Amino acid sequence: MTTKQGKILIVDDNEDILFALNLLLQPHVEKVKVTTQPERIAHFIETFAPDVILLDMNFTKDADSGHEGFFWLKKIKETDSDAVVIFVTAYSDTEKAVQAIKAGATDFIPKPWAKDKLLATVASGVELRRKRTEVSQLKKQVAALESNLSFPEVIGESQVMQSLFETIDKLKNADANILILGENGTGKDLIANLLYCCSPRAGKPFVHIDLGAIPETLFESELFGYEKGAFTDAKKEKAGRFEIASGGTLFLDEIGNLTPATQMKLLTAIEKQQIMRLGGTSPIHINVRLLCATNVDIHEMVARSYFRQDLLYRINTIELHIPPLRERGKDIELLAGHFLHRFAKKYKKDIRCISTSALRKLNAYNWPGNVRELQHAMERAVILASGYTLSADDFMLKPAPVRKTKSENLNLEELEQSAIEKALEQADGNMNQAAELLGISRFTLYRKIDKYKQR
Ligand SMILES: Nc1ncnc2c1ncn2[C@@H]1O[C@H](COP(=O)(O)OP(=O)(O)OP(=O)(O)O)[C@@H](O)[C@H]1O
Repeated sequence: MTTKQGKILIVDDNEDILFALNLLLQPHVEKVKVTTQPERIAHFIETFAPDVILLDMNFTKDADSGHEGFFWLKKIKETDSDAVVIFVTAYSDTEKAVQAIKAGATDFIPKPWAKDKLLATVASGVELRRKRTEVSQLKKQVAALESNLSFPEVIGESQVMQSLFETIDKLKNADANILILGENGTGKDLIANLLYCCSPRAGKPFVHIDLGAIPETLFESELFGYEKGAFTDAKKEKAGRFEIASGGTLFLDEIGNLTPATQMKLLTAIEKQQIMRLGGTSPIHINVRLLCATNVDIHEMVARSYFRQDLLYRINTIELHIPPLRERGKDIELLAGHFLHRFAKKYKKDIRCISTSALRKLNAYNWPGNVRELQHAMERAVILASGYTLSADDFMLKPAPVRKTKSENLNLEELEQSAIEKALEQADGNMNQAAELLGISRFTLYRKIDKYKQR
């Protein structure tokens, strides 16, 4: 150990051992405390907050079963689940020490010890403690953010939405992985939140990651984290989203945007239930419930070999299909009323209703951008309206997309390029909006623009 790091608590009934270990560790660590009484461990955890606890396996005279060690290990873990406990054990106890590791101990030091080996074991214990503390702090931050979120209000009285709610109700005690399918803006994100709020993991971390917004090169560092020095900019180690979500829920949005290589990495993590930080040497166990969402036809992607079937099986134990807004009948009016109320309040405008002709216009429209588009349309109308009632003229809805293509040009790439140009023009260069108009993610849009630029 180069710098003095870590607070060490040594618990052993043999005062000679305590003396020798204290003498050995003092020059290398921040602080050492010793005790012959395991009953005082809880007190030391509270007042001294040790990073590493060196624990003897037998305390009563002549005892050699190791049961006491296991007993105190369990007690320590009940008090502090992140505690790093290293057993100090006679050679003959090696077998038990291996069992102890299965029971949650971090490592063991055989007696008599080799000085360098002992120092190295304690140093990695201190390092492990630091990582566990970092991850649990991140978890607390995420949980604190989530606790501010109440149950999301998902509006819908149509038959299709009612049967969706019935299915969600049946899923409330299930821990199964769920795949949420639906067009852009149908409410997949909202439904994922609802599923989380009514799951047994509610209140535990809920980590959302938009896979469409992560370039392939950052996939591993974002999802699995990295160790200090893993790459040039890795000045400090960082936990990945899987680690932060462990114990809770990981929401992988835009799952259809994964490349074959990232699909493979994700599959391995899910199958093994463990990840390896970039530059790391030991795997980290993870326990997450997966919620995934996509607006692409994932089964079609599997049929065309763009998406791995084995990965799909891992994520779609249950599939939920969120219907497009145009299939929800009276929900259009219901949602319009809901957004009217919200935006009238937000912009402090005394607008009370929507005229019959405006409602007719809203009902006749096909809403390619679904609820998000309706929300924007309502916000715009509320801002621009002058009377108490929203009229048909307050809604500037996009004309339905022209599906017929000119017969003289059927070149797919050229059609795609021209669609991108049109979308960018309509969206005034706003990449998010253009991507939405095209029904693809912003990341895919960037990739396609790059492809055409290189020609
Ligand atoms: N049933 C609903 N009731 C109330 N608000 C809704 C409903 N569905 C969607 N919304 C609102 O519409 C907006 C878009 O919803 P959301 O982001 O969940 O859609 P999405 O399907 O995840 O979109 P994308 O495919 O672009 O990721 C959000 O502001 C959301 O709160």
